[in-house]
Amino acid sequence: MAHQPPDQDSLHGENAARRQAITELLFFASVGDLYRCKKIIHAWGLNIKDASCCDYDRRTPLHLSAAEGAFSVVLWLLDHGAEVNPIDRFKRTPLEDAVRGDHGDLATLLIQRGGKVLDKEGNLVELADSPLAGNVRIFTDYDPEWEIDPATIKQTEKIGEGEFGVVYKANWNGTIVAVKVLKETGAVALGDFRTELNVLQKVHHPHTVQFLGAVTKQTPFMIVTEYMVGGSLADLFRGASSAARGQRFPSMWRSIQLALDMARGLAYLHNRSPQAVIHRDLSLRSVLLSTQTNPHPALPLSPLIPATTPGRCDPQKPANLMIGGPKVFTEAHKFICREETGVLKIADFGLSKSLKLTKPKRHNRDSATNTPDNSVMNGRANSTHTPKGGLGASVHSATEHDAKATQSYKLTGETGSYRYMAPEVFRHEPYNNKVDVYSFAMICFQLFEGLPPYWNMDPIEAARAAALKGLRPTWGATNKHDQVVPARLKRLVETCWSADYESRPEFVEVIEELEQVIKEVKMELPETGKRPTSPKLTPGVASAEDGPCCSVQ
Ligand SMILES: Nc1ncnc2c1ncn2[C@@H]1O[C@H](COP(=O)(O)OP(=O)(O)OP(=O)(O)O)[C@@H](O)[C@H]1O
Repeated sequence: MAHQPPDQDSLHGENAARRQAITELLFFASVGDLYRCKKIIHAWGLNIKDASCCDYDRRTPLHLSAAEGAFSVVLWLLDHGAEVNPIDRFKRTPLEDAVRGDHGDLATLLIQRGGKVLDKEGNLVELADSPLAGNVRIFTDYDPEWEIDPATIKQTEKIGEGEFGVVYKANWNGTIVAVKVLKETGAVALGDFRTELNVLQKVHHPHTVQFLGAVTKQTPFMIVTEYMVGGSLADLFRGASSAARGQRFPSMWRSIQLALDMARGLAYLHNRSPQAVIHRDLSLRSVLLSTQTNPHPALPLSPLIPATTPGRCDPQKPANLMIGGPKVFTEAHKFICREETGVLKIADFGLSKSLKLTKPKRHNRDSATNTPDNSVMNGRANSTHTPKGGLGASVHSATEHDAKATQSYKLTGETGSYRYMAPEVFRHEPYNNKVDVYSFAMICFQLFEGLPPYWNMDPIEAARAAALKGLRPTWGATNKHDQVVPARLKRLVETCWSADYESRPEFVEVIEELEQVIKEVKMELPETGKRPTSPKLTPGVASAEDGPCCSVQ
């Protein structure tokens, strides 16, 4: 369907030829052939800003490309000055066409460029203010059964803020929940939001934050999850270094329990089938606590945990602790039962990567795990996944957003990911799920040592030294809180931050080791200096699975 150059001698004359060129332009715009669109515009000197560049129904190239979901053509037209809200004979704008065509990404793009729709009175209005908003499906993988009516959410107080969202404590039909409200609808923010939504609706585990629903049919977009009273580990550390915030540093036993929770959540994510999840942005801010840990001694202690819930420990009723559990409680047991409760859960999945596993399970030690660890993603290239050696799973190609996220691994400065970032990511080399093992090691260092990794260095400088000079954090004889970090624990953490990612263990192995280590750790009252008489906890007295005192939600 090549165009004919202007022919002055044509029977129809130049005007008719020009009309023919516009018709062709409209056709190529609708089929998304940007190359031919550009050629026609150039050959005929067409001006896409010109109101006459349309058909008899006043349908412009932007209308047709938006209606058919031709993203590159829409983007090019907008970048070259096409009017964003031309109105056709049917009183439709390109945005309305995109919405009716179910092209969520295009609708978002048009909204970003000022796209509007016509209301009944013929006024241009925001899509969110139009009944059409209910038709937008920007979140194509999203199960609409999760949709929440925003009217049922009563925001109470702001509890945190990330790069793209503000997090509120809210009341949703009588339940206290956390609501992340998207601050903007730019492509990157929306990409993170979409990724987080898609991962959250699929992951269900005691150590991943529980998703309750989302608002996606109107702005502001929201994600609703369970409310984690203890906030993030970052909040815990901030609180521990400031008496006024009323928290104190966890005991060694408790820190190992938190590391176990984290490892269990990550083992689940890495071994999910058919789609494993790599978190890729683990830091103190992305792990949340279900209760506040260790109120400061200056503050009144919280009431005892009710004994009525099965599985919860009750110092008053030793037999309830667990079958075969200890009948005599030390001060430390009571303290831990009373104060060191609550689980840790993985959150903040905005940069996560879902990997489809295509090969049979890889056998790892004795346990079969279906992991993406042999699948390597390239931090530089466009969603390149290189299955290595045919041993394990291979990874299907990612979305464009995923590729961008991979390229621009999100860095959130001092409180963000730099200190926890795997060296191969910093060096923009191929990487795999072991980036999470490395970040886990850095978080563990902080948990056990009481200081951020490379605490005396600027975060970027630290990441650079770790990536380029092999620098790693150093342990003290005792930690910041005069606790002794068991040598076995240090060795485990060091293996997890190995320079060679193949040498880093799988999380199932980390769990096995932590379960052994925790058996050798005494329950001690943190920071009080009081050494409880609690003997070493012996296997059989307490299950390694649950610890001597069950972790309660
Ligand atoms: N479910 C929740 N319960 C309690 N507090 C939460 C919850 N989710 C988030 N928060 C708090 O809000 C803060 C901001 O959360 P957000 O998910 O935006 O993550 P972030 O990692 O801080 O930011 P970013 O999105 O830039 O990665 C958290 O650090 C935490 O203190």
